[in-house]
Amino acid sequence: MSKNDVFLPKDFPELKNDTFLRAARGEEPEHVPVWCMRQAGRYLPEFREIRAKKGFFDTCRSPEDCCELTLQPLRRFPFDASIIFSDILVIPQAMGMDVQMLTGKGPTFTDPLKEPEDLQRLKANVDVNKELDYVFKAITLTRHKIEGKVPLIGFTGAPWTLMSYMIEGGGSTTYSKAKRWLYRHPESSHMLLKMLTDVIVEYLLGQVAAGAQALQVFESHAGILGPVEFKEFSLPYLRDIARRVKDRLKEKGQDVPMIVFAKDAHYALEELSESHYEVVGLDWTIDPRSARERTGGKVSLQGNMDPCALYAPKELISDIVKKMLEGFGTRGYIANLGHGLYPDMDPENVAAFVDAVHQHSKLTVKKA
Ligand SMILES: Cc1c2[nH]c(c1CCC(=O)O)Cc1[nH]c(c(CCC(=O)O)c1C)Cc1[nH]c(c(CCC(=O)O)c1C)Cc1[nH]c(c(C)c1CCC(=O)O)C2
Repeated sequence: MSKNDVFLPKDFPELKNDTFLRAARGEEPEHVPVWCMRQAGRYLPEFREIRAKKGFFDTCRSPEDCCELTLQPLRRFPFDASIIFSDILVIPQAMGMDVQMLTGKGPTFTDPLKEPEDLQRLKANVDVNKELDYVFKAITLTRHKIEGKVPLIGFTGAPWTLMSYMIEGGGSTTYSKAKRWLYRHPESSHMLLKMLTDVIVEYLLGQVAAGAQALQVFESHAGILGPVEFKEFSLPYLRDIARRVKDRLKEKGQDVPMIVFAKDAHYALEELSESHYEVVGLDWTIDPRSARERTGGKVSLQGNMDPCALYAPKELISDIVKKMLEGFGTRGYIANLGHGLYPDMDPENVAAFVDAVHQHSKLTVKKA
């Protein structure tokens, strides 16, 4: 392959391990597939080494760095899927907002949205192919370099989660500035959520065109909404995204599984299982058996070990995984954590988690 061909989304190596894709479609592969949210992250010394060289968003804008960071965890662990290294906040940036990643503080917006008039500051028509071209390049390059080992997942933040960052200006415990908009400016809130949805749909389609083989939508801030607000300000947009992406892919004869991860939205599990996603991702506050009952075989499930269980000794991790697998069963199930890995986690315990999923599930599938 010549130097420039690595950015052409064609002639990708053949996929060797499709356990993740089969489980996403409701099948029972020979073992339960497993990956971890934030599997590329600061818990790996080789990640910290690359990240020390430039700022966080400069790293996101380098396809070569994103590719390397995506591949790093696959060299250490037999994960069954990879997720492209990037960030959800590249969308507000593409819409014209300035966001920095400050050490010790996390994402910080220079000039957050304060009042509805501020919506005029956002770009009306975002040229996604131009503004987010660097993400598409990273995906294409990674699809080539991953050599068909495992599928590559693309992702986006969901409209409400992005809106909450754009108004709050960064992380918060209450997100009261963003929630104030929902109660005080419902029309402008819907206008912003709609603008975000339009960009997200194009962004996800661009990721598939670039080579993404599955898509995850992160509604990380679902838990700060209650059931009523979730139904008004989150769910309709999550549905719209899945519907529009699927319709447009269908026109081209394509179909990629989509995962919705609405953190702490246990109150909406039934609705989420009927929102056109093949997979519903779960945080650790939901019991596996009750999740199966409430979603009634309509979707595959992904999750949901408490990330902090990785602080346990390896034997205990294995017991916890065994119980989790008994709860979810081995059909239509993708093992993961209930949220991302933390920087102080021991890579050896991540290995123990992955091994436990493979070992326990191989025995169950064989028996059945
Ligand atoms: C809310 C959110 C963000 N980003 C993301 C979410 C949704 C998932 C979730 O709920 O955690 C999504 C995300 N961010 C990152 C990925 C890469 C893929 C992967 O999961 O390996 C993904 C999928 C890289 C990253 N994004 C970030 C890191 C760590 C910071 C670094 O590398 O310097 C990584 C690996 C930074 C980030 N970016 C964001 C936060 C809150 C932080 C943490 C800030 C901090 O801890 O200081 C916004």
